[in-house]
Amino acid sequence: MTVKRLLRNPLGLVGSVALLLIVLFGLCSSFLAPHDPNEARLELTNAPPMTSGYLLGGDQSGRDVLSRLMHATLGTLTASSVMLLVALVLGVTSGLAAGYFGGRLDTVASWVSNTVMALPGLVLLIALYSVIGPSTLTSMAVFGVLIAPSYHRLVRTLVLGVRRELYVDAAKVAGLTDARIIFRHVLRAVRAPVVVQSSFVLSAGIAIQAGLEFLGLGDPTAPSWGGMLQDAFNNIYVARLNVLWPALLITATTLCLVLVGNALRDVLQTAHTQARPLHPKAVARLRADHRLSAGSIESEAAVRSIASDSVSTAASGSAVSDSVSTDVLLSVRDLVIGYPTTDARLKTVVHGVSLELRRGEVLGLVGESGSGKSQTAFSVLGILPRQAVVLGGAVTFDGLDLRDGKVLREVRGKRIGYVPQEPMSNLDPSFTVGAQLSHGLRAVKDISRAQARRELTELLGRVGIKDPRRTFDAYPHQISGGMAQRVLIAGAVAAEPDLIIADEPTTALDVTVQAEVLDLIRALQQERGMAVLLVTHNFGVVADICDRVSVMRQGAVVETNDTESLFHAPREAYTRTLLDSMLDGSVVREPWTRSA
Ligand SMILES: Nc1ncnc2c1ncn2[C@@H]1O[C@H](COP(=O)(O)OP(=O)(O)OP(=O)(O)O)[C@@H](O)[C@H]1O
Repeated sequence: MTVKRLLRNPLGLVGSVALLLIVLFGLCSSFLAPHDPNEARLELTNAPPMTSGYLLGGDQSGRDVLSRLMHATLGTLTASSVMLLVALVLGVTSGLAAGYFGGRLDTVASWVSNTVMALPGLVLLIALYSVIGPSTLTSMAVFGVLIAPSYHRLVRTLVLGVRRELYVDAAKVAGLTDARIIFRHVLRAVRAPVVVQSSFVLSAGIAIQAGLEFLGLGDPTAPSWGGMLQDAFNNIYVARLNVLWPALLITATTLCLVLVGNALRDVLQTAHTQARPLHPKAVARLRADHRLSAGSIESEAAVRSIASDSVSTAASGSAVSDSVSTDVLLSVRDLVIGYPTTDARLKTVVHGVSLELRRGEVLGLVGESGSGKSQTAFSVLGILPRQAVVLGGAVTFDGLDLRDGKVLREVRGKRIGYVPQEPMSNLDPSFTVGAQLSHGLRAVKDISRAQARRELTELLGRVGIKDPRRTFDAYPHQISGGMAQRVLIAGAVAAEPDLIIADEPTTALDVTVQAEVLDLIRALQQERGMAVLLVTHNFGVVADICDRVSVMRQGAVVETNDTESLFHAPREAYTRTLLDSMLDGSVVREPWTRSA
């Protein structure tokens, strides 16, 4: 797959094909080279190219240039591969171990790596010549040792990131040995950057090797690019062309490796992030294609046809009434969102979603994982990932068109607040809670620092924080997850917005704190008359605080109903199935028994 995508990249294709030809040129030397590379014939001395039987002529010692070039290519590639192998074995192994196990091992490995890195590589190789003698293979193996710290550092840093991933913890809990976790999970995460780095290291290795040979520090009995370059250089006034061939091969090989390295980086990066943001022209083309294939995306019929998949939708109440009532605060109509795939197509993940949220109302957006709840909420807030393409639809807030970036910036944070899912990762660890809240509030409200502090401390008390002053001056790591969520709720309501969008606000919290946070949202909503769009996959949360519910499935709304009717008499079979599966085993307060 990666190879396929590499070959689809024009630079990757050119680089790979040229590199393959160079490798074949070297590999075929033993049976395709027309002559013995060291056989000298007097009549061939400085013979020009195309001399009969000698395509590239002879050098100053009467040896066949083509045969020497072929053997030199094999020698160079072999020595560089040895260098790469040594660097990979030492650097990657030590980086994996240091990053994964940490502690004393990491300290020692880092110390050794830093010391090796501080050595002047080229000078050391020249000095070592007197000890190891004229062996290019040994010199390059030593160079491999010198370059290993670059792999060590890269891999260690990557492993430090991966080590904290939940799937690594899960593998540990599942009883996998450290060796299996490293080879199965950690190595997978680091291999792409290592492959990319290897192409650059190989390119540098070839240049260094040629440099050493040019200085006369290679094996004089074996043909080499650098050695051939030196010979030809000494003889440049007699046979100028002989400089060209090794120089061409050195340049072409290093250039191809850099091209392949760059292309690989693009390919692997794209694979990692699924797809990069599209060029505006490509977006326009995809929008046009989408319209053609889906008919008018404004039409209910089109929405239904996209979303159908055994679910009867709009007729059952998923669609918004056509008569837009005046107390509608937020209206999402026929929203279609897609993501570019790696083969430049578009995968739609939201298929014509329509919602209406009245002033002071709590609307739950519920559905299984991946049904498009967050994408819908993000499109209202204008925080969809960069790659996302909004293919159609309208989002209006109090009559204002939120597709207009200027309008969106004016209302976001001021009239629309946002409570995110992960409280801790949404607070910057380098600033105090108070600094972050004040910064947000003062960006939308023209008040002094002191006034902001007063208002926010009062608000922190209101959201149930016991010691608001201390919390105001605390750093995020000094407060608990539940407190952090309260802080974010305070931040969202501080500017007294008309609408709060809460994306799974209780998922990251433990059960008792969840109930408190839900009660807080409901209390604040009633106190301030705000509307709330609550994204959740939990019917318990819906039962607790929602007035109405929209159920989503596979990017489409399948049913919108008031909470009580949805629980007692869901219109759609899918809603019933979802209710059964989600209520099974979970404690849900019946909507009619919740505290107001
Ligand atoms: N950056 C992205 N690139 C490609 N596809 C994406 C991206 N972000 C989301 N999607 C896809 O969009 C679909 C809807 O995702 P969304 O996050 O809205 O689901 P959700 O209903 O909120 O699920 P969850 O409850 O698990 O968060 C999913 O299929 C997801 O794979």
